[in-house]
Amino acid sequence: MRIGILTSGGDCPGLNAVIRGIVLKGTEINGQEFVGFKGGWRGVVNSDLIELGRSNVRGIAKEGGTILGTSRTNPFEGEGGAERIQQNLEREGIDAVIAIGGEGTLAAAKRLTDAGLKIVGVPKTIDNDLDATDYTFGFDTAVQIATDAMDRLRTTGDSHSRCMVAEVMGRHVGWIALHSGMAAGAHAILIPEQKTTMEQIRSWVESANARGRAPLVVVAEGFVPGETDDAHSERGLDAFGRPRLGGIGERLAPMIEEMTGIETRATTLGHIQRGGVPSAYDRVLATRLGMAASDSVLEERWGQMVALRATDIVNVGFEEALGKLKVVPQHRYDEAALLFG
Ligand SMILES: Nc1ncnc2c1ncn2[C@@H]1O[C@H](COP(=O)(O)OP(=O)(O)O)[C@@H](O)[C@H]1O
Ligand SMILES: O=P(O)(O)OC[C@H]1O[C@](O)(COP(=O)(O)O)[C@@H](O)[C@@H]1O
Ligand SMILES: [Mg+2]
Repeated sequence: MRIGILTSGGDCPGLNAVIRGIVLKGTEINGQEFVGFKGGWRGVVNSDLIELGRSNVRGIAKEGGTILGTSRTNPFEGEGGAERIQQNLEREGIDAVIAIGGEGTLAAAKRLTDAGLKIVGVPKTIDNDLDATDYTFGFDTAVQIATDAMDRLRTTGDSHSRCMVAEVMGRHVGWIALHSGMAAGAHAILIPEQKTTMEQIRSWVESANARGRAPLVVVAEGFVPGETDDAHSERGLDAFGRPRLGGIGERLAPMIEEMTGIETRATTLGHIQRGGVPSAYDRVLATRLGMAASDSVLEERWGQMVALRATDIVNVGFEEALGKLKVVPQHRYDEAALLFG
């Protein structure tokens, strides 16, 4: 069986480990052959392919990014659509597709599967916002990078007796903020799931400052300040028409400075959180998911994605996988909030 692999959506440390896991299990055990689509769905629509044999995946588990490239291409736009994609696959002799992506990629995969294409999914995102899997690879690495950055912000904050605001990614969920903030001992963690007033933020910052600490405020890019209705967006729309997030930290810093009188600086960590080598945890998770995806194709589990439940790799339908966002539950926030201020 000849299988096409694609990586789509934002890149994420561990994508290469998934590709390697699929190819090694597939070629060595399951009798499969592979090609890679270049640049996500764009490569599927344009039949832009590279051969993927054992030698192409040698040593890549530790490499960041994706050897296939990625994009936020919509496979139903332009020259795309289920019929055209099916014709491309037949012409190239490709029997099935493994789509590695987040909720957007998998939503597209579901529409294509509903139209009769043979696709299995592998969940990916640093945001950890997919409900049907306990963790996504990339999240652990992103949290570690953010935590390292916050440790550094704390030493310079201490030297200058400043309040430091660190903005992290996560779209409309606060997982990266919650975990990195807890690991770094933040005095306030602001996440989209929790309305928080400026008055509350002021009180946490002043209380830390009164104890002689340089306050560290961690804010998720999707945070909605208590007085407003939407996440802060000043960067236009992405390829799918969604507001690009980012910039809330820079907006909050002068407000905190004005309210408290404490000199305040903001740092936006941005794409640094997605770059570089994956952590050992992410390499292991990604490799296991990749190997399981090869098995899913063998078992003809079309319309399903592999997922982590506790320590096991399981299969879940796209429908269930796309049902809802995995948000930070109240008890996880409450537990972290005990340490604020
Ligand atoms: N409901 C959908 N139907 C079809 N295509 C979609 C859908 N949602 C997203 N996509 C396409 O998939 C691409 C990848 O999705 P995106 O959300 O950007 O990344 P991720 O897969 O990491 O969540 C988007 O740019 C968009 O073109
Ligand atoms: O790379 P871009 O297009 O600037 O997108 C930034 C977004 O991508 C992410 O890093 C990852 O999101 P996805 O997993 O949905 O691709 C978000 O945290 C962030 O909001
Ligand atoms: Mg997404």
